[in-house]
Amino acid sequence: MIETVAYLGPQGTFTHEAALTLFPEPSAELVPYPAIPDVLSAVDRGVADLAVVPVENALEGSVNSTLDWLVHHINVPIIGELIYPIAHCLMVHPAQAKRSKDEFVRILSHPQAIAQCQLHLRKEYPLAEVVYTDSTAQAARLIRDHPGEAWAAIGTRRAAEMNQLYLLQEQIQDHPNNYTRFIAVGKQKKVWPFPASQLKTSVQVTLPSDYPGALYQVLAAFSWRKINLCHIESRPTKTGLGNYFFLIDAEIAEEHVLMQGALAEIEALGCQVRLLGSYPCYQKESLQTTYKSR
Ligand SMILES: O=C(O)C(=O)C[C@]1(C(=O)O)C=C[C@@H](O)C=C1
Repeated sequence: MIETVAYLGPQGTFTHEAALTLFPEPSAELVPYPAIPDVLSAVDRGVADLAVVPVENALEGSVNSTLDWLVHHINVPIIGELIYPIAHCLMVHPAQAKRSKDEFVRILSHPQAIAQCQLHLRKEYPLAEVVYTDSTAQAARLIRDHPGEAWAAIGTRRAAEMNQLYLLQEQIQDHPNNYTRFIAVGKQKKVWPFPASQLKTSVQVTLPSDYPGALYQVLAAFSWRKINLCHIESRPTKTGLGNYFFLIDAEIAEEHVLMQGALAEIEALGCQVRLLGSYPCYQKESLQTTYKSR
């Protein structure tokens, strides 16, 4: 059966590349959506079987719209994770390729991509106006559609090729170790044909309001069981100023007896615990040894 996979499009985004890696065509049908809430809602409404969205970048941190939509608006578990290398390219229309750097008046891209290249932009294009787009591939399309403008876009090499743009520069991200963590969500668990680098469980924990030291006790429940936490973050409950819940990622499967014990102990403290998913994690590099790069 062909699975329908929603992703942040259009074609040529980093999310498209991540989705192709996790769900290769033709066994999956990849469907682009213009914004993260649309992607996640598609799977929640049953219009798509699965969805792929960015959740964290090594340079810029969490993607808040993913976290908030996942927690507040849908009820679909995380079923997999992919850590994908992010190499940003600067691309222009071929008609503009002979211009010198200081002639480019606009740099277009997704805010995350602009933020990941901000040192480069300040140094090389200090006078250019930055224009935010819904995705990096959207920026590439705008360049394609405006051949007469001295504009440049930041995005994937794939987007440059798809739109027949000229690559001015590659690897313009401010730090070489630029990775984004993508998650796949879906109502059915998925068995991938490649080995996972680890298993993770993500939980949302809301502390009782009148319990001094509650967070310390929550962390202790993991700590004395030697459960490694790889991510912890607070996000607003949206019920009032100062009201937060915690998102915790643990390097263990949900079914593991130690995790079951930790979750029961946290609930016994009076915390609300919601399981967001227990899933395998993959790295793009280690998948390349199993599958040919696409
Ligand atoms: O615009 C894209 O190409 C995306 O896939 C979005 C996105 C993000 O939101 O983090 C994905 C990976 C990179 O970190 C930059 C942008």
